Amino acid sequence: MTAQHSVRGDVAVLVPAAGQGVRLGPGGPKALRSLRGEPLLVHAVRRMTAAPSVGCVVVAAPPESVPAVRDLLSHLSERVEVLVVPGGASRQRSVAAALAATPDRYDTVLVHDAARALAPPELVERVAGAVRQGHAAVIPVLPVVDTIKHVQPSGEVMATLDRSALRAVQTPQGFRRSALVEAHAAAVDDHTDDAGMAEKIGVPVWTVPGEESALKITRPLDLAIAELLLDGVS
Ligand SMILES: Nc1ccn([C@@H]2O[C@H](COP(=O)(O)OP(=O)(O)OP(=O)(O)O)[C@@H](O)[C@H]2O)c(=O)n1
Ligand SMILES: C[C@](O)(CO)[C@H](O)COP(=O)(O)O
Repeated sequence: MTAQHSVRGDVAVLVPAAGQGVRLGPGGPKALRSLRGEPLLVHAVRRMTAAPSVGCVVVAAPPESVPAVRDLLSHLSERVEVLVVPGGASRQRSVAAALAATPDRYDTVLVHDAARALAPPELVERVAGAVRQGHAAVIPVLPVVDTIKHVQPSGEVMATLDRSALRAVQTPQGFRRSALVEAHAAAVDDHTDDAGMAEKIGVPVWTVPGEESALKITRPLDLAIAELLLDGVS
């Protein structure tokens, strides 16, 4: 290992990975489902540890799988510290558990869904870079490609939204640690989006360009698309 490779980064990445993956269908917790022969979680954490800024990854795993997940991830990186904690009953609780276990020395904290298994290390660097430049909360976003309508429960269309002002949000999302801690402390409902929680307490949220490859593997078609991406078809 060269001297450069032994330098530990100053960014911690929290990886909520304790969800069941109901929308993906039967087959066990989603983060442990196979994508071309390796669990989604291994793909995700490998890409996080490949980002030079990252010094620590804290995974919130399904509680019954914590020892197995520690084994799975133990050989991924010599440079990056990988910790595994039991996740909670919701994504928010899983992120909170990982945040509580994050060593104090990390002032920049990213949150990244295990379900976005193919998010590239370059995206980690882009988000972390914007936090370093002074933004307290940073999200990667993509333009919306569909026409978006506001629809009533009855099925009636209320309005057509101005697509040019809309963005689809991805992870990793980056935070000054104090902003993320305060956002979680203030949250009363269960949220699935950490930047949304930060917004609620008045933290300005900045955007950087996202990546198509950081798609969230939610339904069976997403898994098939991720396999094609891994095969180099894009
Ligand atoms: N109790 C939970 C629920 C979700 N997650 C994680 O949050 C991320 C985003 O959630 P999503 O992709 O919606 O996963 P699931 O909640 O597992 O999906 P579903 O709603 O289909 O069950 C995933 O990496 C998931 O493992 C978590 O750590 N703890
Ligand atoms: C954080 C997130 O991935 C941004 O798109 C998303 O909000 C997670 O939401 P989900 O309800 O867990 O799919």
